[in-house]
Amino acid sequence: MADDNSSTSKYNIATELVFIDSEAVKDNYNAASVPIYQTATFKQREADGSGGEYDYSRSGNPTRTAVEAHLAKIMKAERAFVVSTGMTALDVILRLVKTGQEIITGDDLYGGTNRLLTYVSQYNGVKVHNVDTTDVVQIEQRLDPVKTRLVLLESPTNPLIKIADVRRVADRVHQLCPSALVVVDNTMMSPYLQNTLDMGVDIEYHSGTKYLSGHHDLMAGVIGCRSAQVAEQLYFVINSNGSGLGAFDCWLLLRGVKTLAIRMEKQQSNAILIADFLEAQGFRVHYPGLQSHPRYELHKSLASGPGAVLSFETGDVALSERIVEAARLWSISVSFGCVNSLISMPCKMSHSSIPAEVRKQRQLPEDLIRLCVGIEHVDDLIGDLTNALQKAGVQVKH
Ligand SMILES: Cc1ncc(COP(=O)(O)O)c(C=O)c1O
Ligand SMILES: N[C@@H](CCSC[C@H](N)C(=O)O)C(=O)O
Repeated sequence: MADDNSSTSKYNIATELVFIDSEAVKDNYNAASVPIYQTATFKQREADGSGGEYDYSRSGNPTRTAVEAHLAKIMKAERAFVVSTGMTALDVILRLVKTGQEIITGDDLYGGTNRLLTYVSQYNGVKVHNVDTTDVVQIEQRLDPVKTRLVLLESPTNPLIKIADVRRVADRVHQLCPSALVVVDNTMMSPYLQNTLDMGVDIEYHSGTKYLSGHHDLMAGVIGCRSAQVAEQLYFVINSNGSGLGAFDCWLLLRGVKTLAIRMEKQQSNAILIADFLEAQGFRVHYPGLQSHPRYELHKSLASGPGAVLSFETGDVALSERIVEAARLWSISVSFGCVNSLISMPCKMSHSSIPAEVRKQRQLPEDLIRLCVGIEHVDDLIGDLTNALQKAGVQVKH
């Protein structure tokens, strides 16, 4: 794809997150907080269809325009869109794939992503190849200059926190398969820690339900793209299927995005200490902030930090269950990116829609515990984990 991404950022990202460009929404009263345009339709002056910028909220809404313009700036995208959920974002992107075309993706993926890809392969005649995306050669082997339409990566992956060489994958795919689009689900890093459009990726998307909003009080999906042409195609789908985010959720998302930097910094600094604590207990910990992570250096070259999601193996499913259920501060919940800390067992929760035999074949450990670290005081988080481990029967090393 042509490199037509034009960066408009002038400040550090922490500043850009808070600074809302008032040019994006022409508000008559100069409101300091972008107004919520809670309206389905817009009155027109003329009957000939030549009217204003907005006619109907499915097609466009000023509150949505404001958050989309802000996110395009943050993601360094030619254009950004906000839709009803992260899965909707993927669904909109998948409309670019026609019957007979192919998708290459990972063998460690969020369960809902795997479910939607399975659906398109079963009902839409699209072939989906699941490979180890940490190995560029495996991707190259599946590339077909005629058939491959999308190469879809998570990095880090959910839940095994595997790292793909995003830059190299984008380079090789564009060299070998110029009509294919490289798509990255960047939910786990957020645009604060990782910018994949800058690495040559064509489309970056997020579950805005997670870090971008940060409080688990809304669901949203965010799509950013580098090319105006791809953006037009995506807009066509969003307008056609009515998946654009409602005004109130747009407002909540814009409100949440402003604090992304301080939330992520705190969540990440807590996560680093918690990963160290768990590793010191002898668990196998998956976290790119640990030097033991096989892609520690690569991740450092791609992102400005390791983030705040980690997973660890105990070696025993029943022990993992006891640990999870004994935690008090860590609530047993799916999702991540919220200011509160969460604990879960992916195989029984977020990834349970992946059939057991597929989980086994892809070596997803059934005993895996995933931690999504929040902004609480780290001593309390480690204290609560210590209690949970002890209650579950683990000898905690001090
Ligand atoms: C990595 C990742 N991508 C996408 C999604 C889908 O987002 P949503 O729940 O907002 O549809 C999730 C979780 O749900 C996720 O963990
Ligand atoms: N029941 C839901 C599970 C959502 S998991 C949410 C999140 N992505 C996570 O990884 O925790 C479903 O079936 O999708």
